[in-house]
Amino acid sequence: MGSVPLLQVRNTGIQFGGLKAVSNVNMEINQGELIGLIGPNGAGKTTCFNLLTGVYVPTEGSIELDGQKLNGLAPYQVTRKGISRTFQNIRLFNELSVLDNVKVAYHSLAKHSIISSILRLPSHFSDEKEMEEKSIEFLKIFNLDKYKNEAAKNLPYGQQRRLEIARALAAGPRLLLLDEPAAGMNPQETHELMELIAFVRKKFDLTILLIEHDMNLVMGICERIYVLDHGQLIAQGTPEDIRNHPKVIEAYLGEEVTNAHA
Ligand SMILES: Nc1ncnc2c1ncn2[C@@H]1O[C@H](COP(=O)(O)OP(=O)(O)OP(=O)(O)O)[C@@H](O)[C@H]1O
Repeated sequence: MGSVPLLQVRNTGIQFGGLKAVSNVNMEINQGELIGLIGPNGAGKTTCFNLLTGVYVPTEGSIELDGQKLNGLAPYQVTRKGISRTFQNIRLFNELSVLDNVKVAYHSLAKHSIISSILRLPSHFSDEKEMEEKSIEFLKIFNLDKYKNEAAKNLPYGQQRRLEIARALAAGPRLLLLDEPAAGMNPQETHELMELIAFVRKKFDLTILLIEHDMNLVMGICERIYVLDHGQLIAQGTPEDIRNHPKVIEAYLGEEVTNAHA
């Protein structure tokens, strides 16, 4: 673990017109941690991800990755700095093959120029071949390699979610943001996904921040949890701290959190 946290968020937020969607958020996430971000509907969780990934520019505070400021960078620049994400509503290229959906991640990072790509120079071909081999490796991890030529839209829902994670990983992030990765999955799929997340975290030495509504899941795998309500952080701590935190129980009206088991 380095002396600087991998992700340092200081007093960050964003205002839309008169609405402070997220305000005064502070987070410190160290290399290798698996952290949960929870909160009731509309609390500001996805907005936080949009701030971290350059989709929104913060109107207050700062965001640093490994000591480098990210404020004002475009999403593709943030990806190059080492943050990639998945979306609450799956965003795949439906008509493209499963393989091409992963290869797209490399194209955004590729060193070869557009000219060499258009002219199909040898450097383009060697990069292309390498991309294909690496993409297939990622598909294998997610057990999707057998569908590599299938259009993404033809995959069952749970596998589309896994493909999105494979694509996010192909960009080589240091910090992976997962927005409700288990949404719409059945318990068996959810269980398998959690094992996969634990596996890829170790294999790629990843730091992970995940938004999830399934409390059993969050409490079961996250080391620490941040809780948002009405755009503000109301609590942070271990799953045990969070489960018993009065403000969290109040925010959820006591239901989900007190019923959760680690
Ligand atoms: N571009 C925008 N313009 C105006 N308001 C926005 C914008 N983006 C988000 N908001 C508002 O910010 C608040 C937080 O929304 P956000 O989607 O981040 O919540 P969430 O915690 O992810 O909710 P859910 O769990 O339902 O996905 C909401 O009130 C939302 O309407």
